[in-house]
Amino acid sequence: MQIRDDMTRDNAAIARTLNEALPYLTRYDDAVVVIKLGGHAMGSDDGMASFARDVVLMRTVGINPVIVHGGGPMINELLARLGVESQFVRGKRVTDADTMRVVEMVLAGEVNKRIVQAINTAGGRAVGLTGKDADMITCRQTDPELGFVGTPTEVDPRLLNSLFRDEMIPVIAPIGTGEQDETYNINGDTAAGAIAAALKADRLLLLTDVSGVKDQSGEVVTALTAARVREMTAAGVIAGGMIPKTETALDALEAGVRAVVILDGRVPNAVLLELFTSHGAGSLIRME
Ligand SMILES: Nc1ncnc2c1ncn2[C@@H]1O[C@H](COP(=O)(O)OP(=O)(O)O)[C@@H](O)[C@H]1O
Ligand SMILES: CC(=O)N[C@@H](CCC(=O)OP(=O)(O)O)C(=O)O
Repeated sequence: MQIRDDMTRDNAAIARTLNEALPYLTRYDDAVVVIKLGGHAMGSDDGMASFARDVVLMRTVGINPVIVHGGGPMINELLARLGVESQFVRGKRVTDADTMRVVEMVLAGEVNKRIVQAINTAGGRAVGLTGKDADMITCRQTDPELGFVGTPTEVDPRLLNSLFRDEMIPVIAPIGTGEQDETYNINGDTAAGAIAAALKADRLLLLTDVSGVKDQSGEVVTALTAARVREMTAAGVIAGGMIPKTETALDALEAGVRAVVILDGRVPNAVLLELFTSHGAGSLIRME
C-alpha cells in the first residue's frame, strides 16, 4: 500500500511538472539553443546518458539544439601517455603541429563520437562534425606564441540550418581551418560563442563545473547584465577560467544572441531545469 501511495505521489509530481513546463515549452518552440559541454562537465557514462536524454527531449519539443564540446582533460590524458606535458597560456593550450594532431584525434575521434553515440542511444539523430565540415569555421591565428590556436573569423551556418530542417542534432568539435588550409585548435567556449552568434541563437548555455558566476562573498548571481560582468571582472571577482566564459558571453550578446547562461553541467538535468522551470539554474547574462 505504501509503495502504491509513493508511486501515485511520484506520478502526480511528474504530471504537475509537465503542466508547469507548458509556458516554457511554448516559448522555446523552434528556438536555437547552443550548449557548450566542457570536458569537466562530461562526467560518467550515466551523466552522459542523462545529458543525451535532455537533448533529445529538447529536440522532441521543437527546439533546435546544437552541442559544441570541449575535452581538455581527455587531450591532457593522451598527451601525458605520449610523454608530452600540456602547457597553457591565458587558459589556451600551446599547440604545435604534433599537439594539433593529438587534439584533432581526441576531440573529433573520441569525444565527439562518445556524445553522438549517447544522443543516438537516447533516440535522437546526432551528426558529429568539426568546424572543418562544409568549411563551417574559418580561423586566424590567435597569437604566434600559442602556435596553432585559432580565433574564428567567419562561421557559415548553412550546414547547421540544413540539419535543423531534418531534425538532426549537430555535435561540433572546436576545430577550424585557416586561410592557408592550416588546422586550428579553438577554445571550446570561444567556438560555442561564435556558432551561437552566427545562428543568432536564443540561448547559449555554457556548462561547467561551478554553479554559476559568484560574487565577492561566493554567492551565485542568478541574473547579470553585461555592465555588471564588466564591473566584476575589473574588480577581480571574475577571474581565471571564468574570464573566457564571460568574455564569450559578452561577445555573443553583442552579436545578437538573446541570453547566455553559465551553469553547472554536473547537476542532473541542468539543461531542462534551466529551460523549462521558473527557477532556472546558474547565472543568466543579458545585455540590459
Ligand atoms: N566569479 C567567479 N565565479 C565562479 N567561478 C569563478 C569565478 N572566478 C573564477 N572562477 C573559476 O572559474 C572556473 C571555471 O572555469 P574552468 O575551470 O576553465 O571551466 P571549464 O573547465 O568548465 O571550461 C571555476 O572552477 C572557478 O575556479
Ligand atoms: C585552444 C584550446 O585551449 N583548446 C582546447 C579545446 C578543448 C576545450 O576547450 O576543452 P574544455 O572545454 O574541456 O576546456 C584545448 O586544447 O584544451
